[in-house]
Amino acid sequence: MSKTHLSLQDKISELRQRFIEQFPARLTIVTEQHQRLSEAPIEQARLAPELHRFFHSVKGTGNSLRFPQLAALADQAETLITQKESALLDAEVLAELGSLLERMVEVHTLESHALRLASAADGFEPDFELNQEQGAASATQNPRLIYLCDDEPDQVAQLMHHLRCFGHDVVHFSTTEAFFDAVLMQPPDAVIMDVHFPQGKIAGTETLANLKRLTDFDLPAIVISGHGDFTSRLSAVRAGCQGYFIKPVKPLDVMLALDELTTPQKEEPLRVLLVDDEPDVASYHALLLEQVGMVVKAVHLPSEAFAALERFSPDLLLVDFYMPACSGKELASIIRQQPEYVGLPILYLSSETDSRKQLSAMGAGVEAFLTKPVVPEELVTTVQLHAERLRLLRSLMIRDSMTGLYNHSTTTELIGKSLAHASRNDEAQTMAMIDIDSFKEVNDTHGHLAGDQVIVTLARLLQSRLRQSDIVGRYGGEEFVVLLKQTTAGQARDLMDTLREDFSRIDFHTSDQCFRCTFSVGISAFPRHASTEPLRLAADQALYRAKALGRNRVEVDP
Ligand SMILES: Nc1nc2c(ncn2[C@@H]2O[C@H](COP(=O)(O)OP(=O)(O)OP(=O)(O)O)[C@@H](O)[C@H]2O)c(=O)[nH]1
Repeated sequence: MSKTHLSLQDKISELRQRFIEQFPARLTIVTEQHQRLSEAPIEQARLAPELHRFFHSVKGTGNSLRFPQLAALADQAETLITQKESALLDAEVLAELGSLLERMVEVHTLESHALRLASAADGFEPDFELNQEQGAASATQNPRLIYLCDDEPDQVAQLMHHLRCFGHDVVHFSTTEAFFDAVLMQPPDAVIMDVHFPQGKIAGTETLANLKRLTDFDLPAIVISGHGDFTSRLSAVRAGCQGYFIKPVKPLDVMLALDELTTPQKEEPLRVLLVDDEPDVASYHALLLEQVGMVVKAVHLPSEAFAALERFSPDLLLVDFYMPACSGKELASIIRQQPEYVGLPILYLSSETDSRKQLSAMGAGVEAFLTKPVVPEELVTTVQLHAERLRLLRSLMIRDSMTGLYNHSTTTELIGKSLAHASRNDEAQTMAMIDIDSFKEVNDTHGHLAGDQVIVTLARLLQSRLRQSDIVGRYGGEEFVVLLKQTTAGQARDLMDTLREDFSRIDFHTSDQCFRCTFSVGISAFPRHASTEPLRLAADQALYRAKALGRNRVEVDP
């Protein structure tokens, strides 16, 4: 059993423990209220809703935290009260409520005894397993260590050259034995493997399959092979390889595939805002979502949801359906009336099982109705599906579809925010405007598709070599802008110069030709230029100078 799983159990046990410990005090209050009500029916208007709230709360929390007997008694009590909705709670009903309260005392004693025994014998076992990998962020950082195992010198030289252009550390092996031993000593970030070796026709993929069987290393692997036969391909799939390229390979194709496999996902964890008037139930649901890497903020009053929406900026809202101050449906309607939250996924969580009431509640434009006690996987999967869809829609709006970089307007917005932050923290930042040289000629000579390949390659190079915290955007056709955080103009010049040199050594292939490209860069610094527009203008002028001075160079704003 994993450590994380144990800690989930521990946390759930804590919630159950707390509920049981606090229950006698709550029971005392409600018993007194019941007593007063029996003696002074005039108190009906004030006390009946209090009783209702208590039973509703015990029903919900009892179900979620797996105290089914307490939940069932509370359910019976709530039904008795709601049946009398408009009328007074008469003596008969009050007597029944009294006996339900007494049975709750007994059940509580039993539950608390059982809990003590269970905690002595290793605590509460949740009857579910959550996939701990969901939502987990990759921590791989540049440069990546790549193992290349191939015994054909020409192909090796070409691939090594391109891998180094992308800033990777490459180690070459000409035998599978040497490769195998090296992986055991230090596993790489990714592997490029030939299939056919003197030891056997599929010796390369067999080596990968053996490693997979014997170790728990996660080895992203790409195959390069002179053979595209079924047996070779099947052996690659069985060894878990994610790409198969026939020799002579175009190095750039292999590079881009490899880059895709090893580029850390910049995905931020999903953010969920939970509105539930029951703190224990909210904590329980938050726990389930946090276990798969989501960030959860819980508020207990519907009126607090507004401020939290603005400050927390969630990807999804999870709302309890029945709350004292206002219903989930009312809250959803209020939120939907605001244009900025029209697309925000809203899910109800409720013990309401009447499908007609559920359907009517959906009228407020919510995505789904989850019934308490919710099955943990159902909660996690439903939240994930809806929140990720919003993420995808947002991403389409803010990213350039060809390169996946931020588009012009998002780049400008992010740069503005970053400069404001830098200004508050007295931090140096640098802007670099990058423009591919003589790009019209590239298109005219090699075709528009080849031009696209150059743009995508430069985007990948920038993404893979710059830090996650830097802002990289496609500003226009063949123009890119980069904002480097905590970087001086001198540091930016050195970095851009290295990238410029590496890019100029990449071979681009069309069906019959091989060509290379260069780019020019203009650099300007913050706080010398105090806001986005002056900073951009200064970088643009430096870029203009780089072009005028012959291209393929980096110029810094003086
Ligand atoms: N293939 C391709 N070409 C594009 C894209 N966007 C813009 N272009 C082309 O990029 C070229 C840019 O040309 P210019 O800005 O004149 O650059 P240049 O004069 O060739 O080169 P410099 O003077 O060095 O900047 C134009 O021919 C555009 O059609 C794109 O997404 N794909």
